[in-house]
Amino acid sequence: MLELHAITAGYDRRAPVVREVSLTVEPGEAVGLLGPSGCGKSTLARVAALLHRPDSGTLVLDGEPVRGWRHQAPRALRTAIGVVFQQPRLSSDPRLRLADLIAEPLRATGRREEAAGRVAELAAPLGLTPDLLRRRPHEVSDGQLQRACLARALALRPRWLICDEVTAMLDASTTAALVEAIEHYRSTTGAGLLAVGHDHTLLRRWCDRTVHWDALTSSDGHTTAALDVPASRSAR
Ligand SMILES: Nc1ncnc2c1ncn2[C@@H]1O[C@H](COP(=O)(O)OP(=O)(O)OP(=O)(O)O)[C@@H](O)[C@H]1O
Repeated sequence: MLELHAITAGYDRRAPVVREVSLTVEPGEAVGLLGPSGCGKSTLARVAALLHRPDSGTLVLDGEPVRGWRHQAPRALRTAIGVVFQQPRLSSDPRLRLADLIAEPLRATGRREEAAGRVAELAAPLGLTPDLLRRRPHEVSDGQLQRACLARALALRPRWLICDEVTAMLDASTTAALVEAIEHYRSTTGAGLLAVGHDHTLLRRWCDRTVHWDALTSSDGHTTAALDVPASRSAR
């Protein structure tokens, strides 16, 4: 289970943007996190992805409380989480060909020999042809680059996937391809998903459950308790 307990986080300790927010994702579950722009969804997602240390609160991953973020996070925990962001160009090394970009996590963890096979396995269902895999980021479209970023996030077969607005700015067919690839991965591996976004229709259709940021925050603007809003697939 991925458990965020009473997380307070932000960029200035005197004015945190996330206040005592709690949220859980079960193994195999897809949870959609909805909320207005600037409310703190990405910040919370980055805490869950071990990329942003919270000011207070606890993240528990598969029963293990997390004690270090970013480079201080143990490798076993870092590799358990795959992350995809909204803007693929900000999260890709412009010098790398797409094949090398996808293989980055394997190289970084000393599994270079698995790279060719794993890249081929990930690329084909995402429509990344050998020609595209030889190109660098500036030679492909945003949608093609985002597909490569998703493949990179799946390279180490993470148990948890954090998707932060991954389909914003993409057309309908690329959105459908990305969602289908994530759902295929989730259904075949039992991985859990936290998907952050604005698109109520997409997240309600995609996820087992959606959580509204507003429901996490009391009327005085301070977060007091978590409230998950179940939305069974059959009800939609
Ligand atoms: N690196 C940063 N330094 C300072 N403030 C930041 C930083 N990143 C985000 N913020 C601020 O923190 C607040 C929450 O930002 P965050 O990106 O978490 O919101 P969000 O809900 O994901 O927004 P959006 O839906 O527009 O992506 C915003 O007011 C934002 O301006």
